[in-house]
Parts: sequence; C-alpha cells; structure tokens
Amino acid sequence: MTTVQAEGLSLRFGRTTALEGVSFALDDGVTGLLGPNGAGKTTLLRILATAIPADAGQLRILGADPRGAAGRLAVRRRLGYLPQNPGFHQHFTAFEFVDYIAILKEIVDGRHDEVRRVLHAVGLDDHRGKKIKALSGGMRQRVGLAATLLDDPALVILDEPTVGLDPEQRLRFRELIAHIGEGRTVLLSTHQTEDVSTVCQRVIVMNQGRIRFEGEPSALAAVAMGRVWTSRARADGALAAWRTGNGDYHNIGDPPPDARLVDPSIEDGYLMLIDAASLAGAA
Ligand SMILES: Nc1ncnc2c1ncn2[C@@H]1O[C@H](COP(=O)(O)OP(=O)(O)OP(=O)(O)O)[C@@H](O)[C@H]1O
Repeated sequence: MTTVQAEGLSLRFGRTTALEGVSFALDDGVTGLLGPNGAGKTTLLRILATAIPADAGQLRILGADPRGAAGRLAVRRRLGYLPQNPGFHQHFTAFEFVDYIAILKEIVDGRHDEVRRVLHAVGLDDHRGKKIKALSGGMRQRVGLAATLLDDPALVILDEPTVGLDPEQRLRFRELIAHIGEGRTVLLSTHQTEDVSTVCQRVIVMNQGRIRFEGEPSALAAVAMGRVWTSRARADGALAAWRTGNGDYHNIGDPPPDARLVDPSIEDGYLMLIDAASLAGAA
C-alpha cells in the first residue's frame, strides 16, 4: 500500500497561496523535500502530520483520510513528526523530554522501556540523564528524533532536522535517517542538496507552492545535463556562476559553443528548476 497519496492539495493563508495543486505519492524509503524559503515545505509537512487541513484536494495517509476525526487519530497513532522548532523544555533531561512525549502519545505498557529503546536507537544511551540545555545542537536534534520514533511509526516526517548542525553532526544525523528509512516511509525537508544525494532514494522539489520535480536524485541532476560548464573567467549570460576552489568558474545556463561541459550535480539540477530570480540570488 502506498503510504501517502496526495491529489491536488491546495492551501491559502489570506492572500498568500502556500500550496497549489500539489500531487505526489510516498512509499518506503527516504524522500527529500527541497525548496527555497517560502516554497511551501513546512505547510505541506504540517498537512501530512494532520496539524492543519488543506483547503482542497484528496489525501490518504496509511489508508486513512485525515479529514475525519477517526482518520486523523488513525494517522497520528502511526506517525512520527519532528517539527522545525520542537519546543524542547530546556530543564528536562533527554529522558524526561522523550518520556513526556510518550505520555502525550498515550503509551502505557512498558513506557520507560520504549523511551530507553528510542534513545538507544539515536545513540543517546550515555546522555539520557543530561538536561536538554546542556546538549549540543546535534544531540538535541537526536532527542527530537528519538521522540518521533516512539511506538515505531510507519511514517516519519522531519522538517529541516539538519539545520545548524556542524558537518560531523550532519553526517551522523544522516546515518540515522538512512537507518530509519529502512522499512518505513521518511519525508525529509531540507535546504541541503547533500542530504538528498547521501540518504534519499527519491526527491520532490517545490517552489512557490507547487511541485516542480518528483523522481530519483540522479534524474534531478540530469535536469541540468548539457547546461553546466566550467570556464577560466565568469561567463556572460550564465544564469548562475560561482568561483570554485581551483579558481575556475562553475556556470549554469545556456553554454557557449566551445564550453567545457561537466556532469551536473543534484544542486545544479535543483538550481535549474527554480526560477530565474532564485538563480540570480544563488550566483
Ligand atoms: N500560518 C501562516 N499564516 C500566514 N502565512 C503563512 C503561514 N504559514 C506559512 N505561510 C506562508 O505560506 C508560504 C509557505 O510557507 P512555508 O513555511 O510552508 O514555506 P517553507 O518552504 O517551509 O519555507 P522555509 O524553508 O523558509 O521554512 C510562505 O509565503 C509563508 O509566508
């Protein structure tokens, strides 16, 4: 069974169209959700997490329709959601925070064992007695991730969990996400194309409330095939160009006839997909 099936989801906040006709399907494995600021990623995740309803469209999550109270409850029982700002209680220990979420989730039998299990799963055995305020950003994110894993959810929704982490913490966090994606459905919102290339089997790109791409990461890179080249000097007419470590310029756009074409990356494909204004901003 497809975990998530969305058809034509739309949502407006006053005059702002946050989502417009969004359709996609999610299955087991990790799917990355990429898009610039304001693309509609968080709004979409909140709808999938049943925190807010869409104005229009059809949605089935784990076979249930979240428009009705019974459907919402069925989804929530099998869902793990890590919002952008999980609202950690700074004076709680890691154990107390996850236990608090376990209480809210109405886990009754073996609750403390379950809290220990998820803290172990994210590598926090040695830190569970530490106060949240004393943990590093990466460890704090792991506490949040532990809470999303309570009761072994079938669908895990993570909103920009790698923001603010240093490279090593990001690497460790990616390893955890890859592991979590084995045998369940994970939707990972991110600004980092590297998150997508390292752990995602599929990727969705959003911009201005619409889906611009859905497919495998390699297919996202292929969007820029024949449109990426290097040059000694900044190329005229490139949509985006930046100087690389060896002093050459990396250019995206319509190449001149004698251009030294290079294989595009996922980032190149992503930049090709979003609009010219965003490309100018990225240059
Ligand atoms: N509660 C709200 N009230 C009014 N407008 C909102 C609300 N939530 C989101 N929006 C607007 O909807 C659009 C989509 O916002 P959203 O937060 O979903 O984007 P995003 O892709 O998650 O951005 P970011 O990467 O910056 O987190 C934006 O224009 C935003 O200002």
